[in-house]
Amino acid sequence: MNNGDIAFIGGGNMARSLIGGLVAQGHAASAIRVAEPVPALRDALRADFGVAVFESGAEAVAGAGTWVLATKPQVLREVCETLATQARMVRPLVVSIAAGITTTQIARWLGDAGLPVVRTMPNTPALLGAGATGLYANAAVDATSRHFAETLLSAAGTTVWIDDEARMDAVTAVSGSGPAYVFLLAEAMIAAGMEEGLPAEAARALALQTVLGAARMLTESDVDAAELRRRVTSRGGTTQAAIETFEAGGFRALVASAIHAARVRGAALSAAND
Ligand SMILES: NC(=O)C1=CN([C@@H]2O[C@H](COP(=O)(O)OP(=O)(O)OC[C@H]3O[C@@H](n4cnc5c(N)ncnc54)[C@H](O)[C@@H]3O)[C@@H](O)[C@H]2O)C=CC1
Ligand SMILES: O=C(O)[C@@H]1CCC=N1
Repeated sequence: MNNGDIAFIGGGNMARSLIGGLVAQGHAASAIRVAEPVPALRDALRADFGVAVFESGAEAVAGAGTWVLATKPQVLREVCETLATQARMVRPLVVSIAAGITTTQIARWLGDAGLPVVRTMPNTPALLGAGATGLYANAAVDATSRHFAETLLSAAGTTVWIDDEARMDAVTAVSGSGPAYVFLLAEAMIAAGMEEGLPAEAARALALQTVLGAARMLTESDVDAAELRRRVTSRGGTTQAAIETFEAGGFRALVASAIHAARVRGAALSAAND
């Protein structure tokens, strides 16, 4: 990798997932610098991954050619404004993982509208190298930096470039938040299995392996989701009874409404924190 050290601003859940992916891929831990105000999180990052940890962003970015903004959107403006003097001197490649916040906002808050900013939206399976990340590069990002950002996020799993930044909120709604939808389904299947009389451990083991097996079938075969569903659904059988219940309850419309709400919330985060 080029661009020298990588500084993460914020060492919370998502940064941990990305750092875990980078280190697992063989990226030098000594070249990863993390700013995190919570001492216990700093200690855990140092102990688990061997990365350099700092209390403040100003210390972490010193000497780093790539800055990964990994705080909550609500504090990002303040974080950027604190680093603006260093940003104007260093002109780093800025990579943001914050939901909603635009590349224009980030460059403006860092005091240089011409800064190269790659807005990304990863997800937590990054911790296992099984993440999905959407990326958008502003016009100041050159081919080398674009490639570097892609390499950085590839350590977390698959990457998809998005040409129109307005669509990044839809990426957030589908894949950024998406693992939570699958976890919710798993929770509901386990609870329902127990209500139908299964012991808790059996309900859990059966539901979790079903999610894993179905995900592998979706990704490892050329058959699409609808056809895979049809192949489980015997005419007049048990699956048909369940699917008809889902459809009658408005399952598809509910999923569409939930994803729409997440997309709208992403855009609102941008406006509310400007
Ligand atoms: N959790 C997820 O599944 C995903 C989160 N994201 C985005 O990642 C970002 C972080 O989210 P999480 O990791 O879930 O939150 P988190 O709360 O676990 O991590 C944020 C970290 O930033 C630290 N922090 C606060 N102020 C700081 C400052 N001034 N300097 C340095 N660090 C500071 C906090 O102590 C905290 O540990 C958000 O912008 C979110 O939109 C993106 C994709 C998925
Ligand atoms: O819930 C959130 O706002 C963040 C962004 C995507 C996943 N978690």
